[in-house]
Amino acid sequence: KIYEDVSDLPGLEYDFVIVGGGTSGNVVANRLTENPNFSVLVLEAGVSNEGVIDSIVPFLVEGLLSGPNIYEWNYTTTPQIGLNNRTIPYPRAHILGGCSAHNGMVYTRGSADDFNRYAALTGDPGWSWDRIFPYFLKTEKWTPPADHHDTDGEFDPTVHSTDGINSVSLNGYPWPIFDHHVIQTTRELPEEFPFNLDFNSGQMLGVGWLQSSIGGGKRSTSATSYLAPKFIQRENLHVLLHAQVSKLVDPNKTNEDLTFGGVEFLQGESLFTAKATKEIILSAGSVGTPNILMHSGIGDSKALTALGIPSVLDLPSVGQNATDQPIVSAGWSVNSTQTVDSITQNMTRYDEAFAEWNRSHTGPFVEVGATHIAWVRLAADSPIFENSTDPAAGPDSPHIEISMGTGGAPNPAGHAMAMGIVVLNPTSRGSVTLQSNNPFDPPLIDPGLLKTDIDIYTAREGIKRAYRFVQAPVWQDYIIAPINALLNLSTEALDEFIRNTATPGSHLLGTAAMTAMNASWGVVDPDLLVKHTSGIRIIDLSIIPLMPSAHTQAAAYVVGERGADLVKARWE
Ligand SMILES: Cc1cc2nc3c(=O)[nH]c(=O)nc-3n(C[C@H](O)[C@H](O)[C@H](O)COP(=O)(O)OP(=O)(O)OC[C@H]3O[C@@H](n4cnc5c(N)ncnc54)[C@H](O)[C@@H]3O)c2cc1C
Repeated sequence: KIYEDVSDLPGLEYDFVIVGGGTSGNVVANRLTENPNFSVLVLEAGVSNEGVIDSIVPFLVEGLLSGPNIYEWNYTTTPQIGLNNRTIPYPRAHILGGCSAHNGMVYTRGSADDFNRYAALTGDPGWSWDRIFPYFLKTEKWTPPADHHDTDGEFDPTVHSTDGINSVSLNGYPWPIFDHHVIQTTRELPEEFPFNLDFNSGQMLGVGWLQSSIGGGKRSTSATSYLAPKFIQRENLHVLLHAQVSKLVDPNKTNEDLTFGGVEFLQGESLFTAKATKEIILSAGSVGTPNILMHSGIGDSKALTALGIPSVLDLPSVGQNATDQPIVSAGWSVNSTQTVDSITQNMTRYDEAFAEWNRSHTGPFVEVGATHIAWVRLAADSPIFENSTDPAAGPDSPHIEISMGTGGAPNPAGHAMAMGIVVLNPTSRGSVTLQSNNPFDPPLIDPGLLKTDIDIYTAREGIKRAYRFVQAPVWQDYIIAPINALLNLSTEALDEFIRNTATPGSHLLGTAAMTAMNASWGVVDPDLLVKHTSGIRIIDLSIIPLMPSAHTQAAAYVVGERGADLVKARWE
């Protein structure tokens, strides 16, 4: 059941208390309550997702991300050295479903190399691609696109599952000219941009059709799927909204291990404590989880003491190693009206499209306007490798993502197409730290973008590759001109463009990194237990130690699935 008021809860003691009803947290809540003997309380700071139209309608997602609003934590980054000291809004969802309820819905799993690298780094083969792959199938419910078009040749059914929980589909609204030109490019430039039937197979390189967490024309989130009515009616599952956790309380050091008596949270003006008889599970995300740990006295003891927070466990990696992917955009004005701007800049078409969505959950509002992704590698003989190590997880992993579509280009004068160029494996690192000892003050978020030579080099190369893509003959009569003529710029000027315009991908991870038990850094062990503690686990994206070459929600779902299995293995 979902509760808005703490006084309606049946009590404040449960087997498991999960902090954060976000992407991973709701997966854990669902899987643990499959066992009728386990009672679970989820504490979510944010609001209900019920009826939030900007979250439900894929095309309207920007409504949740522009400007301060109640569905957001409304964070801002620290000044970013690599972005010419700009500070940038840093979206984090404050709504049941977490970031799965306001993200871009792109569904990408990462490469087999990525997960095999996690297994090597942790010494736990359970994190390898082959062992995680069944979890991708367990979480995913492959769904026909909203327009029910023939999807033959657009994906590989053998790497998907129709039996899972969270809907994933191909685009449900066609952009025939643009779609044709992208696929034709893979024929005209097959060496550089080969067609990839399904980049979610573990082998990502090439150009493939976009897959999204959308089902029946509506966004699928961890709340709409894992907390769907048939699950939320379980008697042992309790979700409390408007409950912001401040810290873990009543620390107790017995022998080697540290335990906590409960979780303190604020609702309205009052503080309450929820107790977990088996485990406290932190699923508050890559910002929320380290924030709570540090306010509980777990972190760099010197930094905590300086803020007047009593240190209970010196774990300096908490909040460090923060990693995010920078994105730069390139746009071209085009000789076509089959573009997203033809809808957004024409109120009549916009209203018609919205009406169509309301009628039948079809039409342009069933997606966001991106259609394909190209995954490419830096050339093996790139000069940057003389001084920098290759950051990709392996030889089959991409360094650069180029996502493309007719949406997202800033071209008020006419019609346009756009590409989002992503540095997939950044080597720059940032942090999540505290500005005060008040748990309700926002933390300092430093995604640490574009601080290293190889990161800015990769962004530059990504732009060049995007321009190479549209040099395929098929684009000749379609493209009028680049919106910013980036290829004419000197290296210095191109760097300036990147530093002045790049934005964070909002894929932050690594702030409570999982490493081998005896590693010199890290926060959790490969079973996701906080090192040197007992009864506290972290199950969210913050545990992923290195960026996968992907958008990150699919990883958050499988972390939830495997994390839940690890908990069950301990207590069943
Ligand atoms: C704007 C944006 C666009 C994105 N686009 C994509 C995309 O297109 N594709 C993709 O794969 N990934 C995308 N991502 C990334 C992806 O959505 C996230 O990596 C993933 O959802 C993170 O899951 P999580 O469970 O770790 O955290 P979250 O989903 O953020 O869940 C954390 C939950 O904990 C709650 N919480 C935090 N602190 C507290 C507290 N103190 N007390 C109680 N509750 C608390 C939060 O309110 C939230 O509900 C995007 C992210 C953003 C922000």
